[in-house]
Amino acid sequence: METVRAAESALMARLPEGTLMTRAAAGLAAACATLLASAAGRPTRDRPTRTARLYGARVALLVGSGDNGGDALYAGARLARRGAAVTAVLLSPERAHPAGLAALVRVGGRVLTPADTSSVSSLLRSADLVVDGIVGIGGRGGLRPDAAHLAQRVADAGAPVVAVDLPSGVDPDSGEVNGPAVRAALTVTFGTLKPGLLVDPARTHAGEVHLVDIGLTPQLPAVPELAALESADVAALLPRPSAESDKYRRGVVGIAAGSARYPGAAVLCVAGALHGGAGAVRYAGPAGDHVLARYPETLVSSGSPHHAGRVQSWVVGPGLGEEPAARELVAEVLATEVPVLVDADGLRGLDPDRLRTREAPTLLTPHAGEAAALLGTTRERVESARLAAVRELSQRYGATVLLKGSTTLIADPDPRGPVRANPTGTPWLATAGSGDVLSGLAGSLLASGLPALDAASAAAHLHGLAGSLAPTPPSATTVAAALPQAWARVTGTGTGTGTHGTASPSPSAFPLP
Ligand SMILES: NC(=O)C1=CN([C@@H]2O[C@H](COP(=O)(O)OP(=O)(O)OC[C@H]3O[C@@H](n4cnc5c(N)ncnc54)[C@H](O)[C@@H]3O)[C@@H](O)[C@H]2O)[C@@H](O)CC1
Ligand SMILES: Nc1ncnc2c1ncn2[C@@H]1O[C@H](COP(=O)(O)OP(=O)(O)O)[C@@H](O)[C@H]1O
Ligand SMILES: [K+]
Repeated sequence: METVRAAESALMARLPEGTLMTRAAAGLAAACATLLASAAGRPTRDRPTRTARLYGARVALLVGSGDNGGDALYAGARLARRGAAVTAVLLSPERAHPAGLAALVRVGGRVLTPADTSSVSSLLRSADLVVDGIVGIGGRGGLRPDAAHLAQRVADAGAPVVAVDLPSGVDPDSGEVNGPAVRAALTVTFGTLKPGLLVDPARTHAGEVHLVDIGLTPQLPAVPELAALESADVAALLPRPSAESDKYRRGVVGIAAGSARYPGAAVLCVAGALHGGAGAVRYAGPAGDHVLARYPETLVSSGSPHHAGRVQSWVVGPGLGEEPAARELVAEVLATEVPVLVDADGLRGLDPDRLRTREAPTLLTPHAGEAAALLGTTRERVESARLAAVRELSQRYGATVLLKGSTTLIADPDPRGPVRANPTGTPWLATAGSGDVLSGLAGSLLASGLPALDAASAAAHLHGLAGSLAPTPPSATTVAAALPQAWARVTGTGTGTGTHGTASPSPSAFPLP
């Protein structure tokens, strides 16, 4: 968050005092008003009918001792001026933002402290909206006990929460959550999206995220720490055959996957590859009959990858099983001079020094368990610190790494570039074999010439969309079958796509600090 603070300071120095907070509070109040109007209030015992407007709505503000609480107080004053009944709960009454508090009190806002136990309880029970201004980017470590207790009381009461800048208790830089944290329906954040808002577990706490422009963008660094490609960016990356194309020029992807025990992994990996834009898919391995039965367009051979014919990329790993032959196969593929994607069983026992000597790109696609094994740590540690884990893996192995899971992150070994967070997807993708589809797809994009970072980002984007477009509940097979629809969505050639028409010539990263 140092970059945000520096940008804020630079901007504040040029503006009249309080300008940024006024802008932030105005955006926050507007978002609260919209939410109140759409949620139509909560029915309660003493008020059984729903109120569909701001006037008369009951709003509780949770106010910490920093500027995050100041935003909440000023926004509360704006809501009170428009007829809401606003009550602030001050965690440290003597340190609450003085001008914000004065503004609220001036328009009739009420004030409580957590010590007013029964009043706070009935406030939270009857509130139509709770505004969480406990702590923002100034938060360090897990919530302090008094704040944690208040967050728990809010959760118990069940009112919808709007978080100011960040849900209190989540780490703004990493998305880590240590101990209790507020769970919001909506997070209104200022100036720039904080990395924590895009990375689980914090992302789940944030709910929907609304970005308010406070004029910070020109002050932010050109290269953000975290970036997300939008559909238009992905559309610009996807290969399109030209009049002069033939299947070889479009790129051939080789798949070394599957085994007698797991032939399905080969079929699914090929399914992903066939929908990735390469001109042809070669399969090398023992599951050729299964592959051909499902996809007769595949070029199948049963020998080793060396004898499969020329390819522009290899995918190795899905369904190889644990036998030592798997390691030999990975070594053979890594010895080629084309980009290589290593997934699943291929990731076991990878040698970082071997990968570092490769000149062509290597892309690793572990889930959290595989990443933990590669890093010598636990799955829990990886899941609680995804950003750190994906950076560490790409550095240590000198490879591009796509870390799968509830948030998919992609890191390049160059530490100066941003990590990319994939914005698409659904927990329904946690279904056996869907990772095999993803690796085939990404391998296909590598074969068509995309750099590893872009191939991985575009594949994750399409795969996530396909997971949402496939009939519920999706299986790996139906995710693969929905990939053409995902392409259509992204490129704007499908029906009812709305927002994806204009492809920019180069990926414009969504800047994050
Ligand atoms: N600096 C600026 O230009 C702007 C800042 N804004 C707001 O100001 C916030 C940052 O304000 P501050 O720097 O005052 O910091 P915060 O208000 O985010 O947090 C600092 C306060 O929280 C307490 N605190 C820290 N860690 C805690 C923990 N673990 N548990 C409980 N309490 C904890 C500290 O004692 C301190 O009083 C932003 O998140 C945003 O909401 C906005 O008004 C926009 C403009
Ligand atoms: N909770 C989740 N939310 C969204 N996507 C998920 C979640 N869990 C897993 N996924 C996605 O599902 C796919 C599962 O891949 P993987 O773990 O390799 O499974 P398999 O080995 O069975 O193919 C990945 O793309 C991953 O990102
Ligand atoms: K907050």
